[in-house]
Amino acid sequence: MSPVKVTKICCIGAGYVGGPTCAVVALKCPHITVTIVDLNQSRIDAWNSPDFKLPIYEPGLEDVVRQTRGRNLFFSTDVDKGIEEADLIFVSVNTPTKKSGIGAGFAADLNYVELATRRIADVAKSSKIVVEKSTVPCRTADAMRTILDANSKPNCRFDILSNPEFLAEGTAINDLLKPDRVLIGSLQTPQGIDACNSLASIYANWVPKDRILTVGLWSSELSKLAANAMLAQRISSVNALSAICEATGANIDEVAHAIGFDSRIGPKFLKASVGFGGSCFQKDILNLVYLSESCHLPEVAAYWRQVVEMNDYQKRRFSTRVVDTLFKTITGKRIAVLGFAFKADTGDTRESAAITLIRDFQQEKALINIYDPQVPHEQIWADLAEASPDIPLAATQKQVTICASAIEACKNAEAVVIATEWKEFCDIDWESVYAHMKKPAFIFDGRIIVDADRLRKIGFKVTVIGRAEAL
Ligand SMILES: NC(=O)C1=CN([C@@H]2O[C@H](COP(=O)(O)OP(=O)(O)OC[C@H]3O[C@@H](n4cnc5c(N)ncnc54)[C@H](O)[C@@H]3O)[C@@H](O)[C@H]2O)C=CC1
Ligand SMILES: O=C(O)[C@H]1O[C@H](OP(=O)(O)OP(=O)(O)OC[C@H]2O[C@@H](n3ccc(=O)[nH]c3=O)[C@H](O)[C@@H]2O)[C@H](O)[C@@H](O)[C@@H]1O
Repeated sequence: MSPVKVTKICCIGAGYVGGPTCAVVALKCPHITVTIVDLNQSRIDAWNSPDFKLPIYEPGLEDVVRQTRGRNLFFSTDVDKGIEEADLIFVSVNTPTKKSGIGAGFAADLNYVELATRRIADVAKSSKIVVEKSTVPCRTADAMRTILDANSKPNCRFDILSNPEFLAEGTAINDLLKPDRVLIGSLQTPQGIDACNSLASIYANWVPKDRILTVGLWSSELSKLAANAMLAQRISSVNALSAICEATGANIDEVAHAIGFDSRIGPKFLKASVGFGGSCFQKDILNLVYLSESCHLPEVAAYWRQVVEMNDYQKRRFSTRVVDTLFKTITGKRIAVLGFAFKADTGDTRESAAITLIRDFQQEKALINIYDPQVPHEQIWADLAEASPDIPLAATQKQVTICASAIEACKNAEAVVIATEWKEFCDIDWESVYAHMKKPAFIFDGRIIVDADRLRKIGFKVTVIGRAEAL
């Protein structure tokens, strides 16, 4: 046996991970044919759209797809053909938190992974390397192997690898082109190591060898959950400190700067905010909590659960501060919410803090104007409906207006809430905003991006996360 030379890759799942990841593989490996398949026809149509109106917004992605699509990168709904032809298959399907049944609210819903695995088992007529790209609980590869082995045909062997993805949305292309590391987990058998080498040799086309880490399968799976938990823990820690700053007069940016200078702590990921969002931090920590409980480690579970609870507290604290500052009532008051995506440079709204804030403002009977440069209006309505299932959409649409610009959103508002750190919010013509707002005009900066002193000179009353009210 020696490592298989991969010439055809199939990726199951054309989402935020499968799409960008395999587009970059195609870019860097012109000798490999990459086919990304998905059951969602409209998503595949968007990936194939003649004017490159791709289903996800990600800086630099369109350029990569323009260079590769039709050359060695293909998008298709023909999942079976993709599987049949490939030597190596990435499973990059969604693994959301389970909504019902055992582990509801914590455990990962592995139904999509299982369905994709069963499809591979049913369709494959030759040996395949099957790569877990989705974020999954520790030992999922074992379940995949059992399903594949139980259903494989003669002369058909499956090697399972774990290759979690560490890209962040908004910087995905850069993260993929220059990853801090690529992690590959395999069984430590000769076959497992051969499969690992096959995948490593694909990445070696553009990633320095010393950044390709090879470990055991279970370590690889757990490392992904651990990385997200540690990143989220930093944000919850800095957000917890932001509450102390507000109470004491310290400034969270100064504190973060000071502690980040310690090379053991480092400066990144210390930005206090209205709370972390995104499809993965909360889901993966809850997954870790569930894993800890399943291993009869309640203290460990409670430790990680606190990271999510602190995040919920931060969001709640922020909306309470808005209500308190606006003289303890926002009923009938117009509030402009700038930003709806969970972070800048993405159109993704999954678990966005903005959704929680707006739900809180709706419950306080405020009128809300929303502006986001990337999120489609239908997505905003869908998210608001999901967040407040008891409020009919027609009632929400009376209370909420989606605006075409930040300036329009702020018109006649009593308060502006900055929920996402879009760069364009730093460059707003605040004098003009002030002229068209009700007075006193309030700004609540949930991302610490505005120059509070300058805005106060214009006349605004400014409240910033992690800073006491100005006297
Ligand atoms: N979004 C992110 O930034 C990151 C996500 N991850 C992980 O990657 C995985 C995928 O995440 P996203 O790409 O964000 O999800 P997504 O929801 O954007 O994409 C998943 C796609 O898989 C498709 N799919 C599901 N079952 C299928 C099947 N049996 N056959 C064909 N297609 C199928 C869905 O239609 C969907 O388009 C998750 O496990 C997530 O935790 C990891 C790192 C970063
Ligand atoms: O598994 C995943 O899905 C990915 O999750 C995160 O990536 P992502 O959620 O796309 O974006 P981040 O930049 O990590 O931001 C997450 C949230 O934390 C917030 N954040 C981030 C950094 C910070 O200092 N402060 C802060 O509030 C962001 O605004 C955002 O709401 C991780 O950074 C990726 O490594 C990981 O692959």
